[in-house]
Amino acid sequence: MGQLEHITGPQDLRGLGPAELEQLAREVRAFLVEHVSRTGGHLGPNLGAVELTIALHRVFDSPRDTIVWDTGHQAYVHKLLTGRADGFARLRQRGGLSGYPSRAESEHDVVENSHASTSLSWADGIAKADELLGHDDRTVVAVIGDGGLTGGMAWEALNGIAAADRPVVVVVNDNERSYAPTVGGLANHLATLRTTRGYERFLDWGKQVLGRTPVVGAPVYDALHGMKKGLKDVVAPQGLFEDLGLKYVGPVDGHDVEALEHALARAKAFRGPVIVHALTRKGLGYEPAEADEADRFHGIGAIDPLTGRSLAVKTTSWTSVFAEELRDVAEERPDVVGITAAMCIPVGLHLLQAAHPERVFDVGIAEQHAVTSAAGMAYRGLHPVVAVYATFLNRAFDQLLMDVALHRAGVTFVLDRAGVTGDDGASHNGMWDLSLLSVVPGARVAAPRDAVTLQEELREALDVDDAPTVLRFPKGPVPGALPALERRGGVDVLRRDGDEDVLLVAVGPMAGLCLEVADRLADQGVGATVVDPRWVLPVAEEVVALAARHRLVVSVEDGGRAGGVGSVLARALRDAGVGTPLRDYGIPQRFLEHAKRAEVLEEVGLTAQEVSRQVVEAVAGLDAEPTGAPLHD
Ligand SMILES: Cc1ncc(C[n+]2csc(CCOP(=O)(O)OP(=O)(O)O)c2C)c(N)n1
Ligand SMILES: CC(=O)[C@@H](O)[C@H](O)COP(=O)(O)O
Ligand SMILES: [Mg+2]
Repeated sequence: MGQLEHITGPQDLRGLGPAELEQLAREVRAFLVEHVSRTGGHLGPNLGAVELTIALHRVFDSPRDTIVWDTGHQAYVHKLLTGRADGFARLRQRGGLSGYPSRAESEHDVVENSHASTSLSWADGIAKADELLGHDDRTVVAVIGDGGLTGGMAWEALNGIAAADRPVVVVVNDNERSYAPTVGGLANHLATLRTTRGYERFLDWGKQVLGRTPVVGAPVYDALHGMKKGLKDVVAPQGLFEDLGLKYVGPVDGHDVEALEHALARAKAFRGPVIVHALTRKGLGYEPAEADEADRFHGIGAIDPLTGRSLAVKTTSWTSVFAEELRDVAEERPDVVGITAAMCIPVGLHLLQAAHPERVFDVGIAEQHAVTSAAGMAYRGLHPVVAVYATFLNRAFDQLLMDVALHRAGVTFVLDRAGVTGDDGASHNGMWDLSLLSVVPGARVAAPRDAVTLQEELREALDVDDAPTVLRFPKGPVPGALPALERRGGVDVLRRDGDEDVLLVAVGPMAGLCLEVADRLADQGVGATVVDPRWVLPVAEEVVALAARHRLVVSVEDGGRAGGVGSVLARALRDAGVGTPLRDYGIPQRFLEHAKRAEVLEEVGLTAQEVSRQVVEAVAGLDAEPTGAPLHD
């Protein structure tokens, strides 16, 4: 008889015996493979969190006890056990289940953003509030991966949690990987804790000889557990965590529900700060994921569930163009090095790493450190390329401003997933980088429109050694070549209709959209000039000069309107005394619900049809009011 179909919430887990729990775990794995192979998503991380999530929801009483998921990508099992199995048919799709926790979906969900290493701070804050509000019967649990634990915020929080006496349980889901194997001293320390063989052998003996037969019961087992603790102290070095003041429980087999429940129950009973170190395997139970050397099916698109083979149509991605060009440039530029925050392959540093492993540095999920260490490298004469997803640069803004820009350091940032990403929800859209970068003195930002301009602009960026340079491009396939008619003052003119009605200023990949808008305008008898500034910040003088010769300026960017290129262009026109009205199109200042990129772009009006409709209206307005009252604030 099926178990999963009867789980409507954590309460339904509590009456299950060992055999039923094993059956439930099997069904959950089968469910994950069946659904995520169709929708895409984080299959590997969730296959590794099956037993851990079952045990968590049996020991703790969510939502009275609070379970916070770090990064949130491994919360599918949590969603299944909290009554959302039906939603998985539309996982990560518009109107369907989010790929991350969502308060709108469930009272069991707390943290919705997908930015790593925040869960301990959430837990610390919740525990402080519980203490002040007299909720002394609750426990706060943070589930953080070994990768998430390499993030600086996690240690800021641990510093406080360890010194207080509040019931915070930190569960380290240690599968030894972020995407790739987790790096650094912390990973080595976790490995030390993991591989204290004597301790583990003792554990195995304890489990086999004593088992959990009723005869033995808790007291004897607890006495032996005390022995284990003693043994661990002998065979395992005093842990980093205990040195901080946290009780350490583990390492525990993260796929043994009973062992997990025992460890979690001890942690819960402790009523203080405690770490439970669970050993798990990413992708467990699905052979194609377990065999995936790259990242254990960390995040996949649709696949053939039988073989694990991707069903995606092979295309050339922006990332692959960058990866190849950087590798090629590096042959000519021995000063060029790459820095990644635990995402070497996803951000395209893997080809450089393969050619020159000593010139690519993985700092773990530590973007702030990545940026400031890059300033250090530039200080010594290297030219670092910090490759991150655009949304993750947010957390390293101060380092970019105060360590790179203030010191006029020649560091190049390559922001992948810039603009609307879609599936991963609000926190993954690369929609804030242009606004943030527009206030950084000296920063120069390029937005390539195709492969050729990416290659050119990357090389131009690497030639700047006294200021931060930035390239930004979206997720997905690179468009076909969009050649220029001419280049004036660094600005590429892509189309010129003669009569200069409308100047369309395209930011990066919006060039294709702007050319389509120009076609639609021409059908309405409106002439357009389409330009790609290439280096979009600061605004080029040529763009201001062109604006002065047109009746209307329209800027289109796949980035936030607030403070984006359009805003900066409007200010530049005002400062230059150019009265041409401007309409700026971009992403509105709100969080975007998860959906496909094209669906989100349509929803926010970033389509050729909508932009051209509005521009035709605006030009008609100009004809009606020759004074050309400003169309846009
Ligand atoms: C600040 C930040 N940087 C990068 C990422 C991209 N990212 C998502 S999951 C992940 C790896 C997380 O590793 P871990 O915490 O060990 O979880 P696991 O996937 O192994 O379960 C990374 C780097 C992110 N979500 N947040
Ligand atoms: C949580 C996580 O892994 C994110 O970094 C995201 O899933 C990346 O997705 P893509 O690499 O498919 O853009
Ligand atoms: Mg991990």
